[in-house]
Amino acid sequence: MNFKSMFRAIRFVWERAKLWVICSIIFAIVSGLAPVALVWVMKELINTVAVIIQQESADFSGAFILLSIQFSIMLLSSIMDGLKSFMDDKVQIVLEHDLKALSSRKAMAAPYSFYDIPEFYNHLERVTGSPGAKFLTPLRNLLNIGEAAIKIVSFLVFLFTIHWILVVISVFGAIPIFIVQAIYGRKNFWLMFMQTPAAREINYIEYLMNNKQAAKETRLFGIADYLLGRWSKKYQKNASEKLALIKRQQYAEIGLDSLTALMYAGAALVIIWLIRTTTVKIGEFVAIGQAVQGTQEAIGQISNNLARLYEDSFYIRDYFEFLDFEESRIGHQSGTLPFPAALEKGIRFENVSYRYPNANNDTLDNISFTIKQGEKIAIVGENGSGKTTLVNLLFGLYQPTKGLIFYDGIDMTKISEKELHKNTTVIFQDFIRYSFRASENIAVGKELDQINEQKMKQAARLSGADKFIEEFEEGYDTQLGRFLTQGEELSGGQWQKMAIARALYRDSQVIVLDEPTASLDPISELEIYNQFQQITREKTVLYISHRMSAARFADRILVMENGRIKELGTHEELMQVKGSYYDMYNTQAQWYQTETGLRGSG
Ligand SMILES: Nc1ncnc2c1ncn2[C@@H]1O[C@H](COP(=O)(O)OP(=O)(O)OP(=O)(O)O)[C@@H](O)[C@H]1O
Repeated sequence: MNFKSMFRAIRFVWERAKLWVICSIIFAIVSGLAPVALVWVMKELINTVAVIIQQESADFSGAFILLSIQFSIMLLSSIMDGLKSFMDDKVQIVLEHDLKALSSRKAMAAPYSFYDIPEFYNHLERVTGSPGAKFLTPLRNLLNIGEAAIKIVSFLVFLFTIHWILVVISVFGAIPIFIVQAIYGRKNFWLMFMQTPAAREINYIEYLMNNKQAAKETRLFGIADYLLGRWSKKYQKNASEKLALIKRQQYAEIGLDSLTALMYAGAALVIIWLIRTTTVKIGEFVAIGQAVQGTQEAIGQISNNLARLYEDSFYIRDYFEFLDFEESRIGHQSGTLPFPAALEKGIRFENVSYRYPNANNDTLDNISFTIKQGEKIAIVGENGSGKTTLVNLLFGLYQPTKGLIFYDGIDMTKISEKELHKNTTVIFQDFIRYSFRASENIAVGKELDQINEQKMKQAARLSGADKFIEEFEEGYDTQLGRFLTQGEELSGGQWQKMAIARALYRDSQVIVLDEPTASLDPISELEIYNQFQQITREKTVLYISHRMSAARFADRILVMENGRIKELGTHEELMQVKGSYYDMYNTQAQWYQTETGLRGSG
């Protein structure tokens, strides 16, 4: 059992729902005492009625009082059940909100590199879903155990007043049930744990089968059957493992039920013997049977709840483990210094290497170079040469495994993460298409009333997004994308312009464009680069591109090969060197010429 996590969970709930905790404890005590009270009332009632029948007495007042007490207890129990269920629902909503907020905050704040650790990802998968219910269940289990304990003690006291042997029968009959349920609780949890990677794959395939972006490829590549088949295989494997466990558990429980039946028979024999040897009345006779059964049920309730508590409390441990996921495992941007108000010297990489978690080789190998303030650097190189990894290091998304990066001579790790992200901007290849309004897409992260409209429109103008936004009836208030509502869908290039406007709105000192023009037509691409030169005159810009024509716009070109810097210099310098850049440039130039030639001859 995870006592530490359970205590933490109780504290967590106590901080948010004190009234629920207090009322639940009171309800548990009252519900625990109610059954014995009912048994006692029933015993008295039967004896009273027996007297009325035997003596043909007309005094019903005793019976009436007892019936009223019975009615009151039953009414109270029913009211309490209703209240309990309402309060549980309410506290579950509160917990759901706070737990989701905490885990989402954690997921968003965790170093980006954590997403390369499957363990982290699996954990994230396990704690999402409906945490409120999963968190509340173990606490409910605890309360049920408390309630059952009160029932047992009160029944045992009641039985003990009649004969101690009844106590022994009641207690020993339930021990095997307790053990079996605890074993299966543990097995159920481990099965769920082992199945998490497969469950992730199932979810992922479900996502592919139902997602708009994937819908094109599933149709055109004809992979619907393949996806469905793969999903079904995994699904059935998980389901059959689960069913096999349930089957074994059911067999064990059938065996236990037989044992319980034997115990009942034993108790019945004792009762008969007691009737013969003592002066037990008919009321006691019925009450003993009820009390023995009630005790057995309450012990079953404890073992059941303990087993479930064991199973469910792992969720709580998992949840807190996720919250505590060691931030220092791979390194975290934990500095506190401000970013230089205006970069002067620029950015320096000093012997920087980077290796992905669980990888065997360094993706970046001993990189050293300087980017001057205001310089425009194009990073070129083959697929997989390490360009994106390099810029991810620049933003602190990854921490170098060796070496240091300096902004104006300040070790980057000493700069606060918030400051770093405020002063650096990137437009990724796979930027997000927010299903928000056009204005919010540009000023993302700002509430509507916080948006600087003039700045936002200027960013749209500079990126060229203004042309199509202003054509929409609702202009900058237009909802984009079709994910949430019937918004306006944009073309790939138009979305790209939105992403560029977003980067310009942020007004950072350092801007990185990770192939942002890949879906733009050549004219738009040219426009963007020309404009970028002008609007980013004061800024330090790095852009990753596979198009050498775009690289020409840069002050210097950095050629990456196998995680190393192969060449670094101006277009003219590199053309003179006649190395990799020269080859790449000429190959692409030939391509264009051939194309022009073909068009000319055609
Ligand atoms: N999350 C990751 N985990 C492990 N290895 C990775 C990860 N991301 C990238 N790599 C590896 O690092 C190498 C460099 O990848 P990177 O994305 O930096 O290359 P790139 O030059 O930007 O490529 P491209 O031109 O295709 O975008 C590749 O060999 C890739 O397999």
